[in-house]
Amino acid sequence: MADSPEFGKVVVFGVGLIGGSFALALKAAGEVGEVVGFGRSLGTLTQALELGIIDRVGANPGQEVADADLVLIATPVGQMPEIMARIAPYLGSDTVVTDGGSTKSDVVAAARAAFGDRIGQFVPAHPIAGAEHSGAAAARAELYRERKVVLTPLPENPVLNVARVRSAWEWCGAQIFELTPAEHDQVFAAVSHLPHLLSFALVHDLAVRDNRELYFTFAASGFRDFTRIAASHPEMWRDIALANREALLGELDRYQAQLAEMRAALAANDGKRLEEIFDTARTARRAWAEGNK
Ligand SMILES: NC(=O)c1ccc[n+]([C@@H]2O[C@H](COP(=O)([O-])OP(=O)(O)OC[C@H]3O[C@@H](n4cnc5c(N)ncnc54)[C@H](O)[C@@H]3O)[C@@H](O)[C@H]2O)c1
Ligand SMILES: O=C(O)C(=O)C[C@]1(C(=O)O)C=C[C@@H](O)C=C1
Repeated sequence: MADSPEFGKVVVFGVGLIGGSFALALKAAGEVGEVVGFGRSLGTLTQALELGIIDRVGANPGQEVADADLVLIATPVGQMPEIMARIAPYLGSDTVVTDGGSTKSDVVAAARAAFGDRIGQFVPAHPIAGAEHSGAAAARAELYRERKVVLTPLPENPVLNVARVRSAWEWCGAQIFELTPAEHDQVFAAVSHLPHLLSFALVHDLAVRDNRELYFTFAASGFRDFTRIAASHPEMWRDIALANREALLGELDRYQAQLAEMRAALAANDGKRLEEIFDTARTARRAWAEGNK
């Protein structure tokens, strides 16, 4: 632990799973002097205060960001444009703003619109760690330990600002990677956003059947593994799906083509083709799991 914390004051908008875990991790590392939280409801913020996630509930966003070292926006991505617009006029000249949103092109566009010629103070980020649980009570200091964080730095970002955000996530125990916002959104459409859509779709289809109880009674571990993420926050996933609509539509089309091929093989009793597909998928899944324990 350093003698004095790297970040004197951190302001978090959205003290839920992602924002709360970030605050707890920086506190556990001894690298933050004070955490000030803003939220949508006083109840959540009071809970965050009681859990020791934040030290104070913020009253005036403009005032709080003026002397903050770091501002993290960790609300659903649909809420970010308004928060950015609200704080932009008051940012201190040394304040660095970052976010934890699951999509990046829309967040960067909102940041450009809000921060204008101070866009260099905004360093976009996405922690690749999470859960189907949400809210301050779900936050934990270890969430980011040995997990990846993707930064999508902007050409306007001074090296020092990127270094500060990188350092904050490193104190949380994460490994840092860099992509462009477009690369980021393409990749996460395929490996995160599409799987969530599929999981919601499967459970929704069962949930609206009249005899759903029969199905849910016998659903077991395969169902549990496939559908854990269908318990995730609906508002958050609505915002992600809409924000990354183009890439997600492309991935849905690919997936539908894959399903169509499998349907055709099934209809034709083509066990050989089905087994080939299962085998390729199994090999890839096992290799991935081996490298991602
Ligand atoms: N949950 C995950 O697995 C995960 C992983 C990586 C990134 N993310 C991203 O992190 C962000 C937060 O997700 P989360 O899982 O922490 O959600 P969460 O629901 O746990 O927390 C979000 C918090 O933001 C607050 N909030 C909503 N609107 C607000 C506003 N206008 N002003 C201030 N506070 C507001 C909510 O009250 C809530 O406390 C999202 O952008 C999400 O895409 C989530
Ligand atoms: O573990 C989960 O429940 C998650 O959904 C985490 C997960 C993902 O892996 O897709 C979800 C959204 C993110 O932006 C990053 C991580």
